[in-house]
Parts: sequence; structure tokens; C-alpha cells
Amino acid sequence: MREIIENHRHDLFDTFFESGNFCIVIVDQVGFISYMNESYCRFLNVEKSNVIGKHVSDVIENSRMHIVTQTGEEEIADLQYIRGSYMIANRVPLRSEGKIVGALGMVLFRDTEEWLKMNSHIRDLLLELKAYRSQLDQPNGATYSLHHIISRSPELERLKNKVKKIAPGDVSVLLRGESGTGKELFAHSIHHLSERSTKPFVKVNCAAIPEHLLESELFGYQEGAFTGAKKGGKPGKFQLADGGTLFLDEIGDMPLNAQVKILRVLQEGEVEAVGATKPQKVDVRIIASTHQPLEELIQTQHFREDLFYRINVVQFRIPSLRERKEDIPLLSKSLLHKVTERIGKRVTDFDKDVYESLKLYHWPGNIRELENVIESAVHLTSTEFISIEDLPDHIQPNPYLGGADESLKEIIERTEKQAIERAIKKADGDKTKAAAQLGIGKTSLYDKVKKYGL
Ligand SMILES: Nc1ncnc2c1ncn2[C@@H]1O[C@H](COP(=O)(O)OP(=O)(O)OP(=O)(O)O)[C@@H](O)[C@H]1O
Repeated sequence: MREIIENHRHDLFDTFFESGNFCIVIVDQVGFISYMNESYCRFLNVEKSNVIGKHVSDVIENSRMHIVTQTGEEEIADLQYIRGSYMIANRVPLRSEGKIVGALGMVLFRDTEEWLKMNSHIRDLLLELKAYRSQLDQPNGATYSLHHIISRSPELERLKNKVKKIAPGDVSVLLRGESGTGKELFAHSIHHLSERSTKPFVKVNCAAIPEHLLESELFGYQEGAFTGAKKGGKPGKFQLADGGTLFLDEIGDMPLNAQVKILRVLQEGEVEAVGATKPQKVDVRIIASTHQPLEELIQTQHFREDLFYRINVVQFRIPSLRERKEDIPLLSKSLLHKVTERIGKRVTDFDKDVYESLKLYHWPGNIRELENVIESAVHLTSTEFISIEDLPDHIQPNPYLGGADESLKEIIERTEKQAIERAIKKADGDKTKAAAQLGIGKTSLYDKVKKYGL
């Protein structure tokens, strides 16, 4: 930096002072002009050669440069009436070896028009920023995007890539997978990546709404539609999702009569609120999810085939956690971070053998279950690390099973040795008694004692 200044002092001076639209003037300690750049000369309509050496008050109307050299106080963004309008200027005293040797003046805006233009430009940008901020603050219902889906397995990476491809369109998506595999996260992510991302994302838990309320929940009702109906009526989930995405969670649990009605809305693009006299246009993208075998439900007439084809345009199967065990360490770390942040306890990692145990378990509840296990371990641990003992019993490795790389013969022999040892100890060294307790002959016991060197 220093080198640049030393070596190119003149060029730098010219670049800064002479280029662009800045108007710059430098005066000595009593206010005589030592320098005025081209831009300022043009603005004042004066010749450079004529102004150097003149007193600033003779050249610039209402100048305060000579005052600043006296007061030693800088004046920032000061309004100065000049050539019929106000300009905005900075005036800074120049010091050398502690003494004021002059002052530098710089016109920021040559008239208030220029300032107003800039002002309105900035205001416009600020308004735009505010609009974006309020859009972000106004939750549209979709909180998660693809980067919240933690994974390293090729299966999930492939899935994420496919999601990126189909998200922008309007096709209906059916998400399948066991409970807790992350279907809802994927639904959020699809919405986020779609052109509807600024519009609402509305979730309907089809399994949780009582059958008699389903119709009014989904399609809304008009004022006075039934006793107890709210004044002014109530919009349904379809109306709330208008322009955005409707996520039909657990669609396999939806009653048949509601299936018929949903199908009609999807076919006609219109909903009829309970008690309404005419239908209302709605534009929603459907994402449905299920852990149920819909094809079997169709066979047993619990799910309508026509609705199935309507929602099953693109289908994704989210693999269970046991099918992607390589995701477990990364997921566990990320969930540990999430849990510790939520409950405010400092726990930073897992002992190495914990990862092994987590990989051996079959995770019927998938990631939701993993999160619960981690949360309980965080509560139980008294150190910064989670150890095997902090895991629930059913996840702790079975001591008889041993490590994953042991052969069946090794596991059997190790277990046999431990059982014989324990029986002999229990019988206070009486081998006849120990053999009887184990249900084997005395000779057989002696052979094994010899074999295992007991
Ligand atoms: N890949 C992942 N990375 C991080 N968190 C995940 C991941 N997958 C799922 N989760 C978390 O696991 C929990 C269950 O996920 P989600 O609700 O999306 O599953 P689901 O398949 O919709 O379950 P259900 O069928 O029971 O509704 C949530 O807390 C979610 O944040």
C-alpha cells in the first residue's frame, strides 16, 4: 500500500482528483486557492489558470473554506447556496505536523436535485430491501429447503438432484417412504425451489382431521353455513394455498368421500366452500406424501385409483435410514447441534463406538427416532461427549453380538467361553454341578475347559 503511494503519488493524485464528477478545491491556511480540479472549474464556469492564487471567497459563492482553516472543524454534508441552488459539500481542514496548513473542499452533490435523485434511488433500494425482508419475515409456511436435508449417501444426493429438476414445474409429486424419513422436508424444499416459493405453502395432515370436519377444513365455509359457523365464514386450506402449494400429508389416510371431493377440485381447478352458491377458482400445486402401500389400498378399495393417478405424476421414494447408513454420522452430528442449541447444553460429539452402535441399529422410526435418541442422550450425559451408556438400552450393542467384523464362529465361541466361566464360578468351582446347570456332560465340559484354557 505504502509502496503504491510512494511510487505513484502523482498518478494517484490525478486519478482521484481529476477523474469522475467530484468537484474538489484546496486552499491554504488563509483561504487562497492552491488547487481546483477541472470538474469544479467546469461547474463554476471559470478557467483553472485564473483561479489559482485567488481568495476562495472571490471564486466560490458563500464559501466557508477560509473559515474552516480558522476553526479547524470539519463540516460534513453542509448545504451551500451556489449558482442559484443548494449544493452539498464537505470541508475538511488539512493538518501537517499538528498545524493547519489549509483545507480541502469537496462537492458531494452539485445541486439538491442530484441529491434528491440519489436520495430517491437509495429510498427505492431501501423500500425494495424492506419488501424482501418482510417477505422473509412473513412465514409462508415452508421453512426448510434442500440444504436442511443432511446427507452424504449417493441415494439422497441423486434424489436431491431429481428434486431440483422437477421443482420448478407445476407437476404433482407423490413422496413415499417410511415415517420419519424426511418426506415433509422434501415437500418444503420442492416448494422453495418452485416459482411459487413466495406464495403460501399449506400443509394438511389428512390423518389428523376428523372426517366430519374435513370438508370445511379443506374447502372452507360461508357465513351461516351451519350452526356454530364463524361470522364472515372461513377459508379452507385450498383457498389459503391459492397460488402456492398444498401439501397433503398422509394422503393414504384420507377418507374416501374426501378423496372424491379433492379429485374434483384438482380436475376442475375450482372449490366450493360449504354453504357457497358458486365455486371459486383456485390454483394450487399438489404435493402428497404417504407411508402406506397405496396400490394395496386401491385393491381393497380404500383409495381411489383416479386420485392416485392424479397425484402420482412424479413419484419419489425416500429411502429409510437403514438403507443409507453412511448418512448416520453426519446426520447425528447435525442433529446433536440442533438439539444442544435448543436445550442449551454443551455437548460437542459422540464417542467413536457410539457411531458404530448407531449404524448397527435398524431405526424403524428413521431420522425422527435418531433425533429423539440423541436428545435423550444429551440429557443423560454428564460430559461433553455422548458415550455408549447414554444411549437407550435397545440401541446399546448386545455384548454377546460383539463387533460387526466378528465371524459367527468367533461369536459362538466367545459366548460359550463366557457361559462356562460363569457357570463354574456360580458352582464355586464344582465342575459336575456346572455341567449339570449347563445341561451338558462332564466330559464335554472338561473338553471345553481345556479348549478355552479356563
Ligand atoms: N435428511 C435430514 N436431515 C436433517 N433432518 C432430517 C432429515 N430427514 C428428516 N429430518 C428430520 O426428521 C424429522 C422427521 O422428518 P419429516 O417430518 O420430514 O418426516 P416424514 O417422512 O414427513 O415423517 P411422517 O411420515 O411421520 O410425517 C424432522 O424433525 C426433520 O427435520
